[in-house]
Amino acid sequence: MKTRAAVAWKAGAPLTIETIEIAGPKPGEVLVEVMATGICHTDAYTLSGADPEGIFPAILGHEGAGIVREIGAGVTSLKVGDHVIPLYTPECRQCKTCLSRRSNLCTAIRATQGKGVMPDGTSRFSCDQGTVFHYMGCSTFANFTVLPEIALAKVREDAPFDKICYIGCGVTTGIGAVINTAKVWPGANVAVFGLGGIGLNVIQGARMVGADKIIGIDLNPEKVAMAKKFGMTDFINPNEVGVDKVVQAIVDLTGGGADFSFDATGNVNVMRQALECCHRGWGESIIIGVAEAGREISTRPFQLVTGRVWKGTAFGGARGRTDVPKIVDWYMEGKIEIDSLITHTMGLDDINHGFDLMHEGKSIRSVVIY
Ligand SMILES: NC(=O)c1ccc[n+]([C@@H]2O[C@H](COP(=O)([O-])OP(=O)(O)OC[C@H]3O[C@@H](n4cnc5c(N)ncnc54)[C@H](O)[C@@H]3O)[C@@H](O)[C@H]2O)c1
Ligand SMILES: [Zn+2]
Ligand SMILES: [Zn+2]
Repeated sequence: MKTRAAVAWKAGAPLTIETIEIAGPKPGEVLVEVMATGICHTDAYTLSGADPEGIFPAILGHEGAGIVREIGAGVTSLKVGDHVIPLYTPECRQCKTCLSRRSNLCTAIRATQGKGVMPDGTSRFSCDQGTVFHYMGCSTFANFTVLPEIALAKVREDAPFDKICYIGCGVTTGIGAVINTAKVWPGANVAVFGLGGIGLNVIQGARMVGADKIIGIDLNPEKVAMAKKFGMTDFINPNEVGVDKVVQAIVDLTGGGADFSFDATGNVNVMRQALECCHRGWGESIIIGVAEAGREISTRPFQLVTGRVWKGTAFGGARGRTDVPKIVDWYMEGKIEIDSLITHTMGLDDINHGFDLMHEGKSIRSVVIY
């Protein structure tokens, strides 16, 4: 069959809207009609050419929500009509990592996903010019896409696609970093570096678990109002206090250092501040931001010798098929907020505008509605 899609032909070029061929699902696969998709920084990163693992031509997009339209042979956990959120971190429940229960980094389809193809080594997308590759195993910038069964979370049917698509990446990444990776405790003091789409979700996660002080750090004072609404109690602008005084400011505010800190900027110098503002003896710093290729983090080993802990998190440590439906429930029960984070919506034809808004810092999230 055919589908409309925004195709990334090469690095650095805008997406173009095309009608391309999509093959039906093979065994273990599912055809999904994508109803809505968010535009995330990771899409922009790959499109820019800075991602060493970027493959072109490809259909980007990894933050979607949709409906199952066809299932391949052997698919048992989903049926036609089910509402689903695609998972760039699948959950097979059988690989060493899934069985360990120690990490969400399922390895079942990692090798082929990284090459832009389905587990059998081929792509379901093609056009006159040849093969078009999948992206992060999701390719939600196509109206129809194919995913392995293990890369789909089944969610309740009364949840609106144009909001819950954001749970496919940003919401789960931020809230999951707090709950799954850091395990922030009630009464903890938390520092959040970067008040964008990820940082705001870290803040609402910290509020949800009952954190005491939630200190936001950002260069852009326009982020303050929204961050306060989500639970930020204190704000530090490095341009005002001085970049080299940020750590001390956090230590002063918290009476010794943050119990937990999060980097949601992707800047390796900020990551260092985030570690060093942690409380001696136990403070944990969680890296969420994705640094540019080739960048390295550094600190004095003494920082770790004296008990600070450096960690990272992918997809908020969430096991997608298990955790994503719960986060959708939290949204529907009003425990977390999504609506005000979706600052712009558009049709597929205007998807490049969504990228522009992100680069200009004007949007928190843009969502394409099919
Ligand atoms: N680990 C994961 O699973 C995962 C998933 C999605 C996104 N990410 C990454 O998370 C990061 C944040 O994403 P986002 O969508 O929130 O981005 P964003 O651009 O919306 O927000 C970044 C914020 O950081 C602020 N900032 C930039 N440099 C700063 C500095 N030096 N000091 C203080 N603040 C600074 C900006 O003003 C902005 O408000 C990105 O690197 C993204 O690639 C990681
Ligand atoms: Zn993302
Ligand atoms: Zn697995």
